[in-house]
Amino acid sequence: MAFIERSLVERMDTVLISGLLTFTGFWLATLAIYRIYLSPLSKFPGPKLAAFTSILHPDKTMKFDIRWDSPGAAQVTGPHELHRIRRTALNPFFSKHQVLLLWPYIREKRDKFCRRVDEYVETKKPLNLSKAFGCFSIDVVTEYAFGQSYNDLDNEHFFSGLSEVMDELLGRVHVITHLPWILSAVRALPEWVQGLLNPGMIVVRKYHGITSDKVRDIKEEKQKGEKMAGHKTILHELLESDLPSQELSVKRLSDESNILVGAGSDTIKHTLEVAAFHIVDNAMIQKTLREELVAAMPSRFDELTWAELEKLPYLSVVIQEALRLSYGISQRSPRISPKEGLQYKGKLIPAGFLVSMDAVHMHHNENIFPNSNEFSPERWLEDDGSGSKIISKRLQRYNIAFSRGTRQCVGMNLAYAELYLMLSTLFRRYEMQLYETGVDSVELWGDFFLPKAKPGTEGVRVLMKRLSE
Ligand code: HEM
Repeated sequence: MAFIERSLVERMDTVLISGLLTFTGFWLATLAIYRIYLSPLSKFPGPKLAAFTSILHPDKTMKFDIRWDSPGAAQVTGPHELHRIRRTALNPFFSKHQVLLLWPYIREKRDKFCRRVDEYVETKKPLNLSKAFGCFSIDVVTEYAFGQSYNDLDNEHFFSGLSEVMDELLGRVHVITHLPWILSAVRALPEWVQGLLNPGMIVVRKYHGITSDKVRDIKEEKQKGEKMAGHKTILHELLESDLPSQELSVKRLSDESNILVGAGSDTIKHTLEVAAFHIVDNAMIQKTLREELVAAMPSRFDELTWAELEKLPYLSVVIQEALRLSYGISQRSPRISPKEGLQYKGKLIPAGFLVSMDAVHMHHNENIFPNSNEFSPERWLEDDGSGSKIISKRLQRYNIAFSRGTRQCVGMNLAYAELYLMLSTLFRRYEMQLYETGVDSVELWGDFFLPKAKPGTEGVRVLMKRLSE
């Protein structure tokens, strides 16, 4: 009897599984036929596999991508009106004027960075510049957001827990982009289960806990009318804005702060490491930059204002070139085709479809940036007609490291301030030699939302010397 029951159950299992497989196969085949041959997008040129799915993207050379709308995409772009309200509240805190008010705090982090670097000058040990840049960027953005820095620059060997865990989590970003419900499902699980599935989640929760505490403190301080300690932060600015009350909950403000810290750290680190590697690797570029810096700051500890730094043409084009080869975000940035649709090469992209492109393909377009893999600051320089060199306005249109339009990077001014200050200081004060570092330490190997270098590379390592006066 037991034998008959078992064989019945086994047969039912087989029927169920084969039914499910047949249904899935039929559904996939119908979807493929519709998407490849019948849909409004089927007339657009490109690989058939890409027309069927954006998950298995077969052709990395595609410059333009029209995708099937998916909840994930909607989550990435966020509802437009809500984004506008949030962005309007954030904008004032990232104006040039506001960044200038906080310039002394950015300098303070730069000074700490130099004190730590001096330790490596003394010991003559190799310094991992990439990690040091990572700590600098996290300390600046946390100071900016919370008025209290994480002080990662104090960590021995420039270890940054947040940077490490973000790196690890980005390894799963493809799955979350295409199947975003997985993130919500994992978040709904008890914390200990999340920890078992991915220990990184525990570290992230720890950091999110610190953020929530900070938000609570600032909210309380404001409610009690207490005098603010330190400088005004983004959180103060948001609490004073006319955002609706649901936008000012501890949860919402903590989420906003976490986004800012995530967005304003690795991007800066990567741009700085790309710049540093190529400058040190190319004697001519280093010499030209150094000559400009020494002329502007004759003594090693001379300081220029941000406005003065921005007027240095060679430093400015070094930064443009570093932004070009660090890309900002390497993943395609999605935008939704508007109500009236979009015209592309005489064809209509219907309303509601996702249209996306990425900085990597734009920045390696050989018609715009010939020998695009080469780090060549000179490509950005053009004659202003009176014999002086200025940055090419034409080329700047194609630098989309900060993206464009209403979703353009909100932290662009802060980013420029950090890049100008750090690179001018580093190359005015120090002489560097690469230590067991090749271009693969900074070159794009894979797209993990942010550009990632080849696994196993350790970042830009250098031996440091102080420059004499
Ligand atoms: C070199 C440094 C940086 C680069 C290259 C960069 C690049 C970008 C890019 C490409 C976007 C995406 C825009 C899109 O969706 O198309 C973005 C968004 C954003 N960035 Fe940056 N970023 C940098 C630094 C910063 C800093 C320092 C902050 C501030 C703390 C910041 C905050 C943000 C925020 C909040 C967004 C979302 C904006 C929105 O959706 O309205 N970024 N950034």
